[in-house]
Amino acid sequence: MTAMQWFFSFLKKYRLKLLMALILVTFASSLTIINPYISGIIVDDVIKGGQKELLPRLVLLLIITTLVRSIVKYIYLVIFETTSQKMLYSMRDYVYRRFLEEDFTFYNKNRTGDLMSRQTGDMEAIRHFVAFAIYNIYENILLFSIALFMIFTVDYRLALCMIAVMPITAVITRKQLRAIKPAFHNIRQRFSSLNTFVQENVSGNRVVKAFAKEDFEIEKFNKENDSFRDAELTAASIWRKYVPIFEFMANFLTFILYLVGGIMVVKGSISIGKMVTVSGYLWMLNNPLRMAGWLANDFQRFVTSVEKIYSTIKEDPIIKTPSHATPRKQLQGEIEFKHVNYRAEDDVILKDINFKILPGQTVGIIGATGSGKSTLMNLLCRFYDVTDGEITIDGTNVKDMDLYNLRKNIGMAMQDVFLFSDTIEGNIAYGNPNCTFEEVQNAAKIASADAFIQNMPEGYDTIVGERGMGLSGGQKQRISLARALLKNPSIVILDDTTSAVDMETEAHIQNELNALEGRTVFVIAHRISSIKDADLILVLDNGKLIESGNHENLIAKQGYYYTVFNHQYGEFDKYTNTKQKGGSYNG
Ligand SMILES: Nc1ncnc2c1ncn2[C@@H]1O[C@H](COP(=O)(O)OP(=O)(O)OP(=O)(O)O)[C@@H](O)[C@H]1O
Repeated sequence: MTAMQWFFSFLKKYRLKLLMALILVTFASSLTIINPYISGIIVDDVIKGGQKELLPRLVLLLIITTLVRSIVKYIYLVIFETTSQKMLYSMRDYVYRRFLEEDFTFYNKNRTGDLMSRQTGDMEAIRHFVAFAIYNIYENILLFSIALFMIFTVDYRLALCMIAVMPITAVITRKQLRAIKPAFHNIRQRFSSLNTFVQENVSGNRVVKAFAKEDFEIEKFNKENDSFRDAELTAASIWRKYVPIFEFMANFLTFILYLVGGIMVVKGSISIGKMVTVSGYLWMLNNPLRMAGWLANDFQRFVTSVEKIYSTIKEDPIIKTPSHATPRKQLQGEIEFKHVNYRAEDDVILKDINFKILPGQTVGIIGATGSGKSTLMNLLCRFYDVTDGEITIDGTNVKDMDLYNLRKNIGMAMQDVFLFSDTIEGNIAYGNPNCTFEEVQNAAKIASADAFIQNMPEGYDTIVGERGMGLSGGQKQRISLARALLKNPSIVILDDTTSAVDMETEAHIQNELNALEGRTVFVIAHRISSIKDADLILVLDNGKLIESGNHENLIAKQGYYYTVFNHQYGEFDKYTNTKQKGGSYNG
Protein backbone atom coordinates (compact mmCIF):
# COMPACT_ATOMS: atom_id res chain seq x y z
CA MET A 1 0.00 0.00 0.00
CA THR A 2 1.31 3.45 -0.82
CA ALA A 3 0.98 6.44 1.50
CA MET A 4 -1.76 7.90 -0.72
CA GLN A 5 -3.70 4.64 -0.83
CA TRP A 6 -3.54 4.60 2.94
CA PHE A 7 -4.91 8.15 3.07
CA PHE A 8 -7.72 7.35 0.64
CA SER A 9 -8.72 4.35 2.75
CA PHE A 10 -9.84 6.90 5.39
CA LEU A 11 -11.55 9.13 2.87
CA LYS A 12 -13.43 6.18 1.32
CA LYS A 13 -15.97 6.10 4.12
CA TYR A 14 -16.96 9.70 3.34
CA ARG A 15 -16.91 9.41 -0.45
CA LEU A 16 -20.67 9.87 -0.84
CA LYS A 17 -20.67 12.99 1.31
CA LEU A 18 -17.67 14.37 -0.54
CA LEU A 19 -19.27 13.54 -3.87
CA MET A 20 -22.38 15.42 -2.78
CA ALA A 21 -20.23 18.36 -1.66
CA LEU A 22 -18.40 18.36 -5.00
CA ILE A 23 -21.75 18.36 -6.84
CA LEU A 24 -22.71 21.42 -4.77
CA VAL A 25 -19.38 23.04 -5.67
CA THR A 26 -20.16 22.31 -9.32
CA PHE A 27 -23.63 23.82 -8.95
CA ALA A 28 -22.35 26.94 -7.16
CA SER A 29 -19.59 27.38 -9.73
CA SER A 30 -22.08 27.03 -12.58
CA LEU A 31 -24.14 29.82 -11.04
CA THR A 32 -21.18 32.15 -11.45
CA ILE A 33 -21.81 32.07 -15.18
CA ILE A 34 -25.05 33.94 -14.74
CA ASN A 35 -23.84 37.24 -13.29
CA PRO A 36 -21.40 38.22 -16.08
CA TYR A 37 -23.99 37.05 -18.60
CA ILE A 38 -26.66 39.30 -17.04
CA SER A 39 -24.16 42.17 -16.86
CA GLY A 40 -23.69 41.82 -20.62
CA ILE A 41 -27.46 41.95 -21.20
CA ILE A 42 -27.76 45.04 -18.95
CA VAL A 43 -25.12 46.85 -21.04
CA ASP A 44 -26.43 45.76 -24.46
CA ASP A 45 -30.22 45.64 -23.92
CA VAL A 46 -30.90 48.01 -21.01
CA ILE A 47 -28.23 50.72 -21.29
CA LYS A 48 -27.69 50.68 -25.07
CA GLY A 49 -31.02 49.16 -26.16
CA GLY A 50 -33.13 51.25 -23.77
CA GLN A 51 -35.26 48.35 -22.47
CA LYS A 52 -35.49 49.85 -18.98
CA GLU A 53 -38.32 47.53 -17.87
CA LEU A 54 -35.83 44.62 -17.98
CA LEU A 55 -33.58 46.19 -15.31
CA PRO A 56 -35.48 45.29 -12.06
CA ARG A 57 -35.94 41.67 -13.20
CA LEU A 58 -32.29 41.35 -14.18
CA VAL A 59 -31.11 42.86 -10.88
CA LEU A 60 -33.48 40.53 -8.98
CA LEU A 61 -32.00 37.60 -10.87
CA LEU A 62 -28.52 38.82 -9.92
CA ILE A 63 -29.56 38.96 -6.25
CA ILE A 64 -31.21 35.52 -6.32
CA THR A 65 -28.24 33.77 -7.96
CA THR A 66 -25.84 35.43 -5.52
CA LEU A 67 -28.04 34.36 -2.60
CA VAL A 68 -28.41 30.77 -3.82
CA ARG A 69 -24.70 30.57 -4.47
CA SER A 70 -23.91 31.81 -0.97
CA ILE A 71 -26.26 29.27 0.64
CA VAL A 72 -24.89 26.39 -1.44
CA LYS A 73 -21.35 27.48 -0.62
CA TYR A 74 -22.21 27.50 3.09
CA ILE A 75 -23.56 23.94 2.83
CA TYR A 76 -20.54 22.53 1.04
CA LEU A 77 -18.14 24.33 3.39
CA VAL A 78 -19.91 22.68 6.33
CA ILE A 79 -19.68 19.27 4.62
CA PHE A 80 -15.97 19.65 3.90
CA GLU A 81 -15.25 20.91 7.41
CA THR A 82 -17.20 18.15 9.21
CA THR A 83 -15.85 15.47 6.88
CA SER A 84 -12.30 16.62 7.46
CA GLN A 85 -12.83 16.57 11.24
CA LYS A 86 -14.42 13.12 11.17
CA MET A 87 -11.79 11.71 8.85
CA LEU A 88 -9.05 13.17 10.99
CA TYR A 89 -10.66 11.71 14.08
CA SER A 90 -10.53 8.20 12.57
CA MET A 91 -7.00 8.71 11.30
CA ARG A 92 -5.75 10.04 14.63
CA ASP A 93 -7.49 7.19 16.44
CA TYR A 94 -5.94 4.65 14.06
CA VAL A 95 -2.45 6.11 14.43
CA TYR A 96 -2.82 6.26 18.22
CA ARG A 97 -3.88 2.60 18.35
CA ARG A 98 -0.90 1.72 16.18
CA PHE A 99 1.36 3.58 18.59
CA LEU A 100 -0.07 1.51 21.44
CA GLU A 101 0.39 -1.74 19.48
CA GLU A 102 3.98 -0.96 18.68
CA ASP A 103 6.69 -2.81 20.55
CA PHE A 104 9.70 -1.64 22.52
CA THR A 105 11.89 -1.69 19.40
CA PHE A 106 9.62 0.90 17.78
CA TYR A 107 9.89 3.20 20.79
CA ASN A 108 13.66 2.68 20.91
CA LYS A 109 13.82 3.88 17.30
CA ASN A 110 11.34 6.77 17.36
CA ARG A 111 11.64 9.88 19.45
CA THR A 112 8.63 11.05 21.47
CA GLY A 113 8.72 14.49 19.83
CA ASP A 114 8.59 12.90 16.35
CA LEU A 115 5.57 10.83 17.29
CA MET A 116 3.87 13.88 18.80
CA SER A 117 4.47 15.78 15.55
CA ARG A 118 2.82 12.99 13.56
CA GLN A 119 -0.29 13.30 15.72
CA THR A 120 -0.41 17.11 15.71
CA GLY A 121 1.28 19.14 12.94
CA ASP A 122 1.05 16.43 10.27
CA MET A 123 -2.58 15.65 11.09
CA GLU A 124 -3.41 19.36 10.87
CA ALA A 125 -1.81 19.62 7.40
CA ILE A 126 -4.02 16.73 6.25
CA ARG A 127 -7.14 18.26 7.80
CA HIS A 128 -6.41 21.59 6.13
CA PHE A 129 -6.11 19.84 2.79
CA VAL A 130 -9.41 17.98 3.16
CA ALA A 131 -11.28 20.97 4.59
CA PHE A 132 -10.01 23.70 2.23
CA ALA A 133 -7.66 22.56 -0.47
CA ILE A 134 -9.78 19.79 -2.07
CA TYR A 135 -12.76 22.01 -2.84
CA ASN A 136 -10.55 24.97 -3.66
CA ILE A 137 -8.58 23.00 -6.24
CA TYR A 138 -11.75 21.52 -7.71
CA GLU A 139 -13.60 24.87 -7.67
CA ASN A 140 -10.72 26.69 -9.33
CA ILE A 141 -10.32 24.08 -12.07
CA LEU A 142 -14.06 24.19 -12.60
CA LEU A 143 -14.29 27.99 -12.66
CA PHE A 144 -11.41 28.16 -15.09
CA SER A 145 -13.01 25.59 -17.40
CA ILE A 146 -16.48 27.16 -17.22
CA ALA A 147 -15.14 30.64 -17.85
CA LEU A 148 -13.12 29.40 -20.79
CA PHE A 149 -16.15 27.62 -22.19
CA MET A 150 -18.29 30.73 -21.78
CA ILE A 151 -15.68 32.91 -23.48
CA PHE A 152 -15.67 30.36 -26.31
CA THR A 153 -19.41 30.83 -26.71
CA VAL A 154 -18.89 34.60 -26.84
CA ASP A 155 -15.92 34.58 -29.20
CA TYR A 156 -13.61 31.65 -29.92
CA ARG A 157 -10.68 33.89 -30.93
CA LEU A 158 -10.64 35.60 -27.53
CA ALA A 159 -10.84 32.20 -25.83
CA LEU A 160 -7.89 30.84 -27.82
CA CYS A 161 -5.80 33.83 -26.73
CA MET A 162 -6.66 33.06 -23.11
CA ILE A 163 -5.79 29.37 -23.53
CA ALA A 164 -2.31 30.35 -24.66
CA VAL A 165 -1.24 30.94 -21.05
CA MET A 166 -2.35 27.48 -19.85
CA PRO A 167 0.68 25.38 -20.84
CA ILE A 168 2.98 27.99 -19.28
CA THR A 169 0.98 27.84 -16.02
CA ALA A 170 1.05 24.03 -16.00
CA VAL A 171 4.83 23.97 -16.44
CA ILE A 172 5.38 26.56 -13.68
CA THR A 173 3.05 24.75 -11.22
CA ARG A 174 4.90 21.50 -11.84
CA LYS A 175 8.25 23.20 -11.30
CA GLN A 176 7.03 24.71 -8.05
CA LEU A 177 5.73 21.36 -6.78
CA ARG A 178 9.07 19.73 -7.45
CA ALA A 179 11.08 22.53 -5.90
CA ILE A 180 9.01 22.81 -2.75
CA LYS A 181 8.80 19.08 -1.89
CA PRO A 182 12.23 18.70 -0.24
CA ALA A 183 11.71 22.01 1.55
CA PHE A 184 8.50 20.76 3.16
CA HIS A 185 10.17 17.48 4.13
CA ASN A 186 12.86 19.51 5.81
CA ILE A 187 10.26 21.62 7.64
CA ARG A 188 8.54 18.49 9.02
CA GLN A 189 11.92 17.12 10.09
CA ARG A 190 12.92 20.33 11.84
CA PHE A 191 9.50 20.64 13.47
CA SER A 192 9.81 17.11 14.88
CA SER A 193 13.28 17.87 16.12
CA LEU A 194 12.13 21.06 17.83
CA ASN A 195 9.22 19.17 19.41
CA THR A 196 11.55 16.45 20.68
CA PHE A 197 13.90 19.00 22.13
CA VAL A 198 11.16 20.86 24.00
CA GLN A 199 9.58 17.62 25.23
CA GLU A 200 12.92 16.29 26.55
CA ASN A 201 13.78 19.56 28.23
CA VAL A 202 10.42 19.88 29.92
CA SER A 203 10.55 16.26 31.15
CA GLY A 204 14.19 16.56 32.15
CA ASN A 205 13.97 20.05 33.64
CA ARG A 206 15.14 18.76 37.04
CA VAL A 207 18.38 17.48 35.53
CA VAL A 208 18.87 20.74 33.64
CA LYS A 209 18.43 22.72 36.86
CA ALA A 210 20.52 20.35 38.96
CA PHE A 211 23.45 20.79 36.59
CA ALA A 212 22.74 24.51 36.05
CA LYS A 213 22.70 23.88 32.30
CA GLU A 214 20.02 26.44 31.44
CA ASP A 215 22.37 28.50 29.25
CA PHE A 216 23.63 25.40 27.49
CA GLU A 217 20.06 24.23 26.82
CA ILE A 218 19.00 27.68 25.63
CA GLU A 219 21.89 27.64 23.19
CA LYS A 220 20.86 24.18 21.96
CA PHE A 221 17.24 25.31 21.73
CA ASN A 222 18.25 28.37 19.73
CA LYS A 223 19.98 26.08 17.24
CA GLU A 224 16.82 23.99 16.88
CA ASN A 225 14.71 27.10 16.64
CA ASP A 226 17.06 28.60 14.04
CA SER A 227 16.95 25.42 11.97
CA PHE A 228 13.16 25.40 12.02
CA ARG A 229 12.95 29.08 11.12
CA ASP A 230 15.51 28.59 8.33
CA ALA A 231 13.58 25.61 6.97
CA GLU A 232 10.39 27.73 6.90
CA LEU A 233 12.23 30.64 5.30
CA THR A 234 13.81 28.38 2.68
CA ALA A 235 10.39 27.01 1.75
CA ALA A 236 8.96 30.54 1.71
CA SER A 237 11.81 31.74 -0.51
CA ILE A 238 11.03 28.94 -2.96
CA TRP A 239 7.31 29.57 -3.29
CA ARG A 240 7.78 33.35 -3.04
CA LYS A 241 9.63 33.23 -6.36
CA TYR A 242 6.57 31.75 -8.01
CA VAL A 243 3.99 34.20 -6.60
CA PRO A 244 4.89 37.11 -8.95
CA ILE A 245 4.99 34.71 -11.90
CA PHE A 246 1.45 33.49 -11.20
CA GLU A 247 0.34 37.05 -10.49
CA PHE A 248 1.78 38.19 -13.82
CA MET A 249 0.14 35.29 -15.66
CA ALA A 250 -3.20 36.21 -14.07
CA ASN A 251 -2.89 39.85 -15.10
CA PHE A 252 -1.60 38.85 -18.50
CA LEU A 253 -5.13 37.62 -19.25
CA THR A 254 -6.48 41.10 -18.54
CA PHE A 255 -3.89 42.60 -20.90
CA ILE A 256 -4.92 40.13 -23.61
CA LEU A 257 -8.60 40.82 -23.12
CA TYR A 258 -8.26 44.59 -23.33
CA LEU A 259 -5.88 44.44 -26.24
CA VAL A 260 -7.56 41.78 -28.38
CA GLY A 261 -11.12 42.46 -27.11
CA GLY A 262 -10.64 46.23 -27.47
CA ILE A 263 -9.50 45.86 -31.09
CA MET A 264 -12.50 43.59 -31.77
CA VAL A 265 -14.99 46.09 -30.28
CA VAL A 266 -13.41 48.95 -32.25
CA LYS A 267 -13.61 46.84 -35.40
CA GLY A 268 -17.19 45.93 -34.51
CA SER A 269 -16.65 42.18 -34.50
CA ILE A 270 -18.05 41.95 -30.93
CA SER A 271 -20.40 44.22 -28.97
CA ILE A 272 -19.40 46.17 -25.84
CA GLY A 273 -21.88 44.00 -23.89
CA LYS A 274 -20.00 40.89 -24.98
CA MET A 275 -16.77 42.53 -23.93
CA VAL A 276 -18.34 43.26 -20.51
CA THR A 277 -19.48 39.61 -20.29
CA VAL A 278 -15.97 38.36 -21.04
CA SER A 279 -14.41 40.76 -18.53
CA GLY A 280 -16.94 39.40 -15.98
CA TYR A 281 -15.52 35.94 -16.59
CA LEU A 282 -12.02 37.20 -16.30
CA TRP A 283 -11.79 36.85 -12.50
CA MET A 284 -12.79 33.21 -12.97
CA LEU A 285 -9.67 32.80 -15.07
CA ASN A 286 -7.44 35.07 -12.99
CA ASN A 287 -8.30 33.67 -9.63
CA PRO A 288 -7.26 30.05 -10.31
CA LEU A 289 -3.94 31.32 -11.65
CA ARG A 290 -3.37 33.45 -8.56
CA MET A 291 -4.33 30.53 -6.32
CA ALA A 292 -2.26 27.94 -8.20
CA GLY A 293 0.91 28.64 -6.21
CA TRP A 294 -0.83 28.53 -2.82
CA LEU A 295 -2.76 25.40 -3.65
CA ALA A 296 0.41 23.71 -4.92
CA ASN A 297 1.95 24.52 -1.51
CA ASP A 298 -1.02 23.08 0.39
CA PHE A 299 -0.92 19.99 -1.78
CA GLN A 300 2.77 19.38 -1.22
CA ARG A 301 2.47 20.03 2.52
CA PHE A 302 -0.35 17.48 2.63
CA VAL A 303 1.59 14.87 0.62
CA THR A 304 4.63 15.31 2.88
CA SER A 305 2.55 14.84 6.03
CA VAL A 306 0.76 11.76 4.71
CA GLU A 307 4.12 10.25 3.76
CA LYS A 308 5.60 11.08 7.18
CA ILE A 309 2.72 9.53 9.12
CA TYR A 310 2.52 6.48 6.89
CA SER A 311 6.25 5.80 7.01
CA THR A 312 6.08 5.88 10.82
CA ILE A 313 3.30 3.33 11.15
CA LYS A 314 3.45 1.30 7.95
CA GLU A 315 5.49 -1.57 9.36
CA ASP A 316 3.54 -4.02 11.45
CA PRO A 317 4.88 -4.49 14.96
CA ILE A 318 7.23 -7.47 15.11
CA ILE A 319 5.67 -8.66 18.34
CA LYS A 320 1.99 -9.39 18.04
CA THR A 321 -0.61 -12.02 18.84
CA PRO A 322 -0.22 -14.92 16.39
CA SER A 323 -3.22 -15.97 14.33
CA HIS A 324 -3.11 -19.41 16.00
CA ALA A 325 -3.01 -17.98 19.56
CA THR A 326 -4.12 -20.21 22.41
CA PRO A 327 -7.44 -19.22 24.03
CA ARG A 328 -7.36 -16.58 26.77
CA LYS A 329 -7.27 -18.06 30.26
CA GLN A 330 -5.94 -17.52 33.76
CA LEU A 331 -2.33 -18.75 33.83
CA GLN A 332 -0.99 -20.95 36.62
CA GLY A 333 2.55 -19.58 36.48
CA GLU A 334 4.78 -22.55 35.68
CA ILE A 335 7.64 -20.98 33.77
CA GLU A 336 10.49 -22.52 31.85
CA PHE A 337 13.35 -20.92 29.94
CA LYS A 338 14.83 -23.41 27.45
CA HIS A 339 18.18 -22.50 25.89
CA VAL A 340 17.14 -18.86 25.65
CA ASN A 341 19.43 -16.54 23.72
CA TYR A 342 18.82 -12.89 23.02
CA ARG A 343 20.81 -10.73 20.67
CA ALA A 344 20.18 -7.05 19.97
CA GLU A 345 21.75 -6.14 16.66
CA ASP A 346 25.22 -7.66 16.97
CA ASP A 347 25.37 -7.70 20.77
CA VAL A 348 24.73 -10.92 22.63
CA ILE A 349 22.65 -9.89 25.64
CA LEU A 350 21.59 -13.31 27.02
CA LYS A 351 23.28 -16.64 26.40
CA ASP A 352 21.76 -20.09 26.80
CA ILE A 353 19.52 -19.42 29.80
CA ASN A 354 17.83 -22.50 31.26
CA PHE A 355 15.64 -22.75 34.36
CA LYS A 356 12.24 -23.95 35.42
CA ILE A 357 9.94 -22.81 38.21
CA LEU A 358 6.64 -24.06 39.51
CA PRO A 359 3.47 -22.05 40.11
CA GLY A 360 3.64 -20.09 43.34
CA GLN A 361 7.42 -20.15 43.60
CA THR A 362 9.58 -17.08 44.07
CA VAL A 363 12.63 -16.48 41.95
CA GLY A 364 15.33 -13.99 42.91
CA ILE A 365 17.54 -12.59 40.16
CA ILE A 366 20.83 -10.95 41.02
CA GLY A 367 23.86 -9.89 39.03
CA ALA A 368 26.01 -6.95 38.13
CA THR A 369 24.40 -3.99 36.43
CA GLY A 370 23.92 -4.64 32.74
CA SER A 371 24.13 -8.41 33.23
CA GLY A 372 20.72 -8.95 31.59
CA LYS A 373 18.30 -9.23 34.54
CA SER A 374 15.63 -6.88 33.18
CA THR A 375 16.06 -8.32 29.69
CA LEU A 376 15.17 -11.74 31.06
CA MET A 377 11.84 -10.37 32.26
CA ASN A 378 11.31 -8.34 29.09
CA LEU A 379 11.53 -11.59 27.15
CA LEU A 380 9.01 -13.27 29.46
CA CYS A 381 6.53 -10.42 28.87
CA ARG A 382 7.35 -10.46 25.16
CA PHE A 383 8.49 -6.85 25.13
CA TYR A 384 11.21 -8.39 22.99
CA ASP A 385 11.29 -11.86 21.45
CA VAL A 386 13.97 -14.45 22.15
CA THR A 387 16.42 -14.88 19.31
CA ASP A 388 16.84 -18.63 19.97
CA GLY A 389 15.29 -21.09 22.37
CA GLU A 390 11.86 -20.71 23.95
CA ILE A 391 10.06 -19.50 27.02
CA THR A 392 7.01 -21.44 28.11
CA ILE A 393 4.30 -20.63 30.62
CA ASP A 394 2.20 -23.61 31.72
CA GLY A 395 3.85 -25.54 28.88
CA THR A 396 2.86 -23.07 26.12
CA ASN A 397 5.42 -21.02 24.23
CA VAL A 398 4.80 -17.33 25.00
CA LYS A 399 5.02 -16.69 21.25
CA ASP A 400 1.87 -18.81 20.80
CA MET A 401 -0.11 -16.91 23.40
CA ASP A 402 -2.55 -14.09 23.04
CA LEU A 403 -0.40 -11.08 23.88
CA TYR A 404 -3.18 -9.36 25.84
CA ASN A 405 -3.81 -12.51 27.90
CA LEU A 406 -0.11 -13.00 28.57
CA ARG A 407 0.40 -9.47 29.85
CA LYS A 408 -2.90 -9.41 31.73
CA ASN A 409 -1.58 -12.33 33.77
CA ILE A 410 1.65 -10.53 34.62
CA GLY A 411 1.89 -7.70 37.14
CA MET A 412 5.09 -5.79 36.65
CA ALA A 413 6.59 -3.07 38.79
CA MET A 414 9.23 -1.66 36.48
CA GLN A 415 12.64 -0.36 37.39
CA ASP A 416 11.85 2.98 35.81
CA VAL A 417 8.63 3.89 37.62
CA PHE A 418 6.14 5.78 35.49
CA LEU A 419 3.10 7.31 37.16
CA PHE A 420 0.33 9.07 35.28
CA SER A 421 -0.86 12.59 36.12
CA ASP A 422 -3.81 11.25 38.07
CA THR A 423 -4.82 10.60 41.68
CA ILE A 424 -2.87 8.04 43.68
CA GLU A 425 -5.98 5.86 43.69
CA GLY A 426 -6.24 6.16 39.90
CA ASN A 427 -2.60 5.18 39.50
CA ILE A 428 -2.91 2.12 41.74
CA ALA A 429 -6.16 1.03 40.11
CA TYR A 430 -4.73 1.47 36.60
CA GLY A 431 -4.62 -2.25 35.81
CA ASN A 432 -7.99 -2.98 37.38
CA PRO A 433 -10.17 0.13 37.10
CA ASN A 434 -13.32 -1.67 38.30
CA CYS A 435 -11.87 -2.54 41.69
CA THR A 436 -13.22 -1.19 44.96
CA PHE A 437 -11.45 1.35 47.14
CA GLU A 438 -10.85 -1.40 49.72
CA GLU A 439 -8.93 -3.40 47.11
CA VAL A 440 -6.82 -0.34 46.28
CA GLN A 441 -6.09 0.21 49.95
CA ASN A 442 -5.28 -3.45 50.49
CA ALA A 443 -2.75 -3.42 47.66
CA ALA A 444 -1.26 -0.22 49.10
CA LYS A 445 -0.98 -1.89 52.51
CA ILE A 446 0.91 -4.88 51.06
CA ALA A 447 3.23 -2.43 49.29
CA SER A 448 3.73 -0.48 52.54
CA ALA A 449 2.26 2.59 50.85
CA ASP A 450 -0.97 3.04 52.79
CA ALA A 451 0.57 4.91 55.73
CA PHE A 452 2.34 7.60 53.69
CA ILE A 453 -0.65 7.99 51.37
CA GLN A 454 -2.97 8.52 54.38
CA ASN A 455 -0.57 11.20 55.62
CA MET A 456 -0.93 13.22 52.45
CA PRO A 457 -3.45 16.10 52.66
CA GLU A 458 -5.74 14.60 50.02
CA GLY A 459 -4.90 10.97 50.82
CA TYR A 460 -5.71 8.65 47.94
CA ASP A 461 -7.20 11.59 46.03
CA THR A 462 -3.84 13.37 45.87
CA ILE A 463 -2.98 14.15 42.28
CA VAL A 464 0.55 13.13 41.52
CA GLY A 465 2.41 15.28 39.03
CA GLU A 466 3.64 14.09 35.67
CA ARG A 467 5.72 10.91 36.13
CA GLY A 468 4.95 11.09 39.86
CA MET A 469 6.62 14.43 40.59
CA GLY A 470 6.26 15.43 44.22
CA LEU A 471 6.82 11.87 45.47
CA SER A 472 10.06 10.39 46.71
CA GLY A 473 11.73 7.55 44.79
CA GLY A 474 10.68 5.00 47.43
CA GLN A 475 7.09 6.30 47.47
CA LYS A 476 6.85 5.99 43.70
CA GLN A 477 8.23 2.47 43.86
CA ARG A 478 5.63 1.46 46.44
CA ILE A 479 2.77 2.90 44.41
CA SER A 480 4.05 1.04 41.38
CA LEU A 481 4.23 -2.17 43.44
CA ALA A 482 0.65 -1.68 44.66
CA ARG A 483 -0.41 -1.12 41.03
CA ALA A 484 1.24 -4.37 39.95
CA LEU A 485 -0.38 -6.33 42.78
CA LEU A 486 -3.87 -4.93 42.29
CA LYS A 487 -4.02 -6.51 38.86
CA ASN A 488 -4.28 -9.81 40.70
CA PRO A 489 -1.80 -11.42 38.35
CA SER A 490 -0.57 -15.02 38.37
CA ILE A 491 2.97 -13.79 37.77
CA VAL A 492 4.47 -10.81 39.58
CA ILE A 493 7.70 -9.17 38.44
CA LEU A 494 9.42 -6.75 40.77
CA ASP A 495 12.31 -5.16 38.91
CA ASP A 496 14.44 -3.39 41.49
CA THR A 497 11.18 -2.34 43.11
CA THR A 498 12.45 -1.85 46.63
CA SER A 499 15.88 -0.40 45.86
CA ALA A 500 14.84 3.04 47.10
CA VAL A 501 12.98 1.69 50.12
CA ASP A 502 14.60 1.44 53.56
CA MET A 503 15.48 -2.04 54.85
CA GLU A 504 12.72 -2.12 57.47
CA THR A 505 10.00 -1.24 54.97
CA GLU A 506 11.49 -3.72 52.52
CA ALA A 507 11.29 -6.48 55.15
CA HIS A 508 7.65 -5.60 55.74
CA ILE A 509 6.92 -5.76 52.01
CA GLN A 510 8.70 -9.13 51.77
CA ASN A 511 6.59 -10.57 54.56
CA GLU A 512 3.42 -9.35 52.92
CA LEU A 513 4.51 -10.74 49.54
CA ASN A 514 5.40 -14.11 51.07
CA ALA A 515 1.89 -14.26 52.47
CA LEU A 516 0.40 -13.98 48.96
CA GLU A 517 -0.37 -17.47 47.79
CA GLY A 518 -0.47 -18.97 44.33
CA ARG A 519 1.62 -16.34 42.57
CA THR A 520 4.88 -16.86 40.80
CA VAL A 521 7.07 -13.96 41.82
CA PHE A 522 10.27 -12.69 40.22
CA VAL A 523 12.34 -10.32 42.31
CA ILE A 524 15.24 -8.55 40.63
CA ALA A 525 17.49 -6.95 43.20
CA HIS A 526 20.98 -5.90 44.07
CA ARG A 527 20.43 -6.49 47.79
CA ILE A 528 20.75 -10.05 49.02
CA SER A 529 18.11 -9.25 51.66
CA SER A 530 15.50 -8.87 48.88
CA ILE A 531 15.98 -12.34 47.43
CA LYS A 532 17.50 -14.57 50.11
CA ASP A 533 14.19 -16.35 50.83
CA ALA A 534 13.46 -17.11 47.18
CA ASP A 535 12.90 -20.74 46.13
CA LEU A 536 15.33 -20.23 43.29
CA ILE A 537 18.02 -17.60 42.91
CA LEU A 538 19.49 -16.92 39.47
CA VAL A 539 22.86 -15.25 39.28
CA LEU A 540 23.59 -13.53 35.99
CA ASP A 541 26.91 -12.32 34.76
CA ASN A 542 27.41 -10.75 31.37
CA GLY A 543 24.28 -12.40 29.98
CA LYS A 544 25.11 -15.86 31.32
CA LEU A 545 23.42 -17.77 34.12
CA ILE A 546 26.50 -18.50 36.20
CA GLU A 547 24.87 -19.83 39.37
CA SER A 548 21.42 -20.98 40.42
CA GLY A 549 19.92 -22.57 43.51
CA ASN A 550 18.56 -21.43 46.83
CA HIS A 551 20.40 -19.22 49.27
CA GLU A 552 22.04 -22.09 51.17
CA ASN A 553 23.21 -23.83 47.99
CA LEU A 554 24.71 -20.63 46.63
CA ILE A 555 26.49 -19.77 49.87
CA ALA A 556 27.90 -23.29 49.89
CA LYS A 557 29.15 -22.85 46.33
CA GLN A 558 31.29 -19.94 47.44
CA GLY A 559 31.01 -18.27 44.04
CA TYR A 560 29.71 -14.89 42.87
CA TYR A 561 26.66 -14.93 45.18
CA TYR A 562 28.82 -15.80 48.15
CA THR A 563 31.15 -12.88 47.37
CA VAL A 564 28.26 -10.42 47.09
CA PHE A 565 26.81 -11.79 50.30
CA ASN A 566 30.11 -11.27 52.06
CA HIS A 567 30.40 -7.74 50.72
CA GLN A 568 26.95 -6.84 51.95
CA TYR A 569 26.85 -8.72 55.25
CA GLY A 570 30.56 -8.83 56.06
CA GLU A 571 30.48 -5.03 56.42
CA PHE A 572 27.41 -5.27 58.59
CA ASP A 573 29.02 -7.89 60.82
CA LYS A 574 32.11 -5.76 61.27
CA TYR A 575 30.02 -3.05 62.90
CA THR A 576 27.56 -5.21 64.87
CA ASN A 577 29.90 -8.07 65.67
CA THR A 578 26.97 -10.42 65.46
CA LYS A 579 27.97 -12.99 62.87
CA GLN A 580 24.85 -14.69 61.54
CA LYS A 581 24.47 -17.68 59.33
CA GLY A 582 21.79 -18.63 56.78
CA GLY A 583 18.60 -16.93 58.06
CA SER A 584 17.98 -13.39 59.19
CA TYR A 585 19.71 -10.76 57.08
CA ASN A 586 17.15 -8.03 57.17
CA GLY A 587 19.54 -5.65 58.83
N1 LIG B 1 16.75 -4.08 23.01
C1 LIG B 1 18.01 -3.84 23.33
N2 LIG B 1 18.80 -3.27 22.43
C2 LIG B 1 20.10 -3.03 22.71
N3 LIG B 1 20.68 -3.34 23.88
C3 LIG B 1 19.92 -3.89 24.82
C4 LIG B 1 18.56 -4.18 24.60
N4 LIG B 1 18.05 -4.74 25.72
C5 LIG B 1 19.07 -4.78 26.60
N5 LIG B 1 20.18 -4.28 26.06
C6 LIG B 1 21.52 -4.21 26.70
O1 LIG B 1 21.67 -5.41 27.40
C7 LIG B 1 22.36 -5.20 28.60
C8 LIG B 1 21.55 -5.75 29.77
O2 LIG B 1 20.50 -4.86 30.07
P1 LIG B 1 19.52 -5.11 31.29
O3 LIG B 1 18.64 -3.93 31.39
O4 LIG B 1 18.86 -6.43 31.11
O5 LIG B 1 20.54 -5.18 32.50
P2 LIG B 1 20.23 -5.32 34.03
O6 LIG B 1 20.99 -6.51 34.49
O7 LIG B 1 18.79 -5.31 34.32
O8 LIG B 1 20.93 -3.99 34.58
P3 LIG B 1 20.56 -3.10 35.84
O9 LIG B 1 20.87 -3.87 37.06
O10 LIG B 1 21.47 -1.92 35.69
O11 LIG B 1 19.13 -2.74 35.73
C9 LIG B 1 22.63 -3.72 28.69
O12 LIG B 1 23.95 -3.49 28.25
C10 LIG B 1 21.63 -3.12 27.75
O13 LIG B 1 22.11 -1.94 27.17
